[in-house]
Amino acid sequence: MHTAELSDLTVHVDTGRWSETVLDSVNLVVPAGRITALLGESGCGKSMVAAALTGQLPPAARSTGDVRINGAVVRDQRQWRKLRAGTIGLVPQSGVAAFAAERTVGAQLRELQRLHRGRSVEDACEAALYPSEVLDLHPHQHSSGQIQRAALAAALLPGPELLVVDEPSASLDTATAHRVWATLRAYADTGAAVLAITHDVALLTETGVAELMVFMRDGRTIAAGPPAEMHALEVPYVQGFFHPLGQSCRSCVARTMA
Ligand SMILES: Nc1ncnc2c1ncn2[C@@H]1O[C@H](COP(=O)(O)OP(=O)(O)OP(=O)(O)O)[C@@H](O)[C@H]1O
Repeated sequence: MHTAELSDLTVHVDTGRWSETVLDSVNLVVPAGRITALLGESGCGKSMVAAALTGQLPPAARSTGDVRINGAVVRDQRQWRKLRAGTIGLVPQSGVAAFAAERTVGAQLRELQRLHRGRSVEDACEAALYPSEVLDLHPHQHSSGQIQRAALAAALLPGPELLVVDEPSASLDTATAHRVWATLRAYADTGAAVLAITHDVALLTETGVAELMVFMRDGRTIAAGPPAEMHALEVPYVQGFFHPLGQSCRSCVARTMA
């Protein structure tokens, strides 16, 4: 049994002005004690997978197929609310969305600590590399890198069994990005299932931090497996992530710079 699983999940969004199939028969497992990296071109449905795994699909979405958490199919919002209160955590792509706008980040983190009585705010902030000197600021007063790390601290406080992080290092310098991924690694090593959406294949390859990679294209999962297996896969779309500058492009750049 995996901590989280999508089985044949299709999600259709009909906004009234346009309609689109954003996930198309997606099968995905997120095992305990592992980091699963979810990759794919912009707009292919990665954040929609994060929303599906945390019961936060947009109101205009209609879905078929199953989402399982710890083996049980989750069917309604009452179940999702209960799961979001401790079992599952999401660090959204925009960290500011993890907080209420009108209260300081520190007050909201302290409330989470009171509710869950697990990790302390200081410990969660240190793990998330969130600088405690900005705790008394409101969410919108943070830089995007700061609020992203605050959102990670907030997600760590309840100690979720499933942690979904949407581009955890997108706004960070390389050294801080490596440290944030080390935190995710340490968290997975406690037995948690971590699904991390990222574009940073170079970092994944360099650090070997993720055990599994899943590639998406046009709302579908098209390849999944250990990084070495994915690296060797002769699928041009997948190869494009490992070698973002193809041979011909490199010579274009060389010509441009000459
Ligand atoms: N709230 C929403 N309502 C309707 N459609 C949406 C909503 N959010 C996203 N979509 C659509 O779902 C599709 C997948 O979007 P998604 O955000 O999952 O892409 P992504 O792979 O995470 O992209 P990126 O790497 O740019 O963040 C897109 O076509 C997008 O227009």
